[in-house]
Amino acid sequence: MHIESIRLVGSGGHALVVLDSLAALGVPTEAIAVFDQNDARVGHQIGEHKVQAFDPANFSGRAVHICIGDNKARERVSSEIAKLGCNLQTIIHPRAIVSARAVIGEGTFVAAGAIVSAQAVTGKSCIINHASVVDHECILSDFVHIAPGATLGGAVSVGHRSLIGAGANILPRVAIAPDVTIGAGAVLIKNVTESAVYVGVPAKKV
Ligand SMILES: CC(=O)SCCNC(=O)CCNC(=O)[C@H](O)C(C)(C)COP(=O)(O)OP(=O)(O)OC[C@H]1O[C@@H](n2cnc3c(N)ncnc32)[C@H](O)[C@@H]1OP(=O)(O)O
Repeated sequence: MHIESIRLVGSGGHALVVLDSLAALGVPTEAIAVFDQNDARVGHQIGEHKVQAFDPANFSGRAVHICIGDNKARERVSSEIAKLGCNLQTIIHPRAIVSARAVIGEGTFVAAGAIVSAQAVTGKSCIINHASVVDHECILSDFVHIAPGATLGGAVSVGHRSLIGAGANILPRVAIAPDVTIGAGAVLIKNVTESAVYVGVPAKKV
């Protein structure tokens, strides 16, 4: 993957991970600029970058990646960015394993050690975090986050903005509604149709 230059929006912990991936991809520091809409973060240092104030005038036609872990916030910023005519840049760490027969949506981030298997499809601006597994034929909607170490069996579907917590396991063919949170370490064995939080083994609504 070749990235000529890129603007990142968001400067929290997830941005550190994205910067690490850009370094691993060989993107030079000077080709990267980091912005934040939160005034309290402007002027702070993140890695080798000083965080700049988000100014829409600077964004038109640029490659942009939204580095915000929270799914709702990432969706909100993403729709603002889209109106500015930016390209949402997909970033795949060189040590992620992505099947040639998987489809990765625009603006999605795939972290080191993640596996996206054959005929899996991710939506727009998803996060497939460290060492997670999105197995064959999974379908992720837009703004989904698969947290570190979570495993989705074959043909799982995950609705808009849902979070699969760290180390959770989703059994094959299970369907997850939009705006669901699956707690860290949960094992989800059947479909969930209600937007709610589910925890435990087997996972139950809380
Ligand atoms: C790189 C990164 O860091 S990516 C970030 C990835 N993030 C995650 O994986 C976080 C996932 N989030 C969780 O697991 C959270 O604990 C949630 C969303 C399930 C619940 O969070 P909250 O709504 O704040 O709930 P809260 O902490 O008040 O707990 C509510 C109850 O659920 C229990 N509970 C919370 N999380 C879990 C869990 N993962 N498994 C089992 N029980 C849990 C609590 O013990 C508590 O039980 P109680 O009422 O009997 O005391």
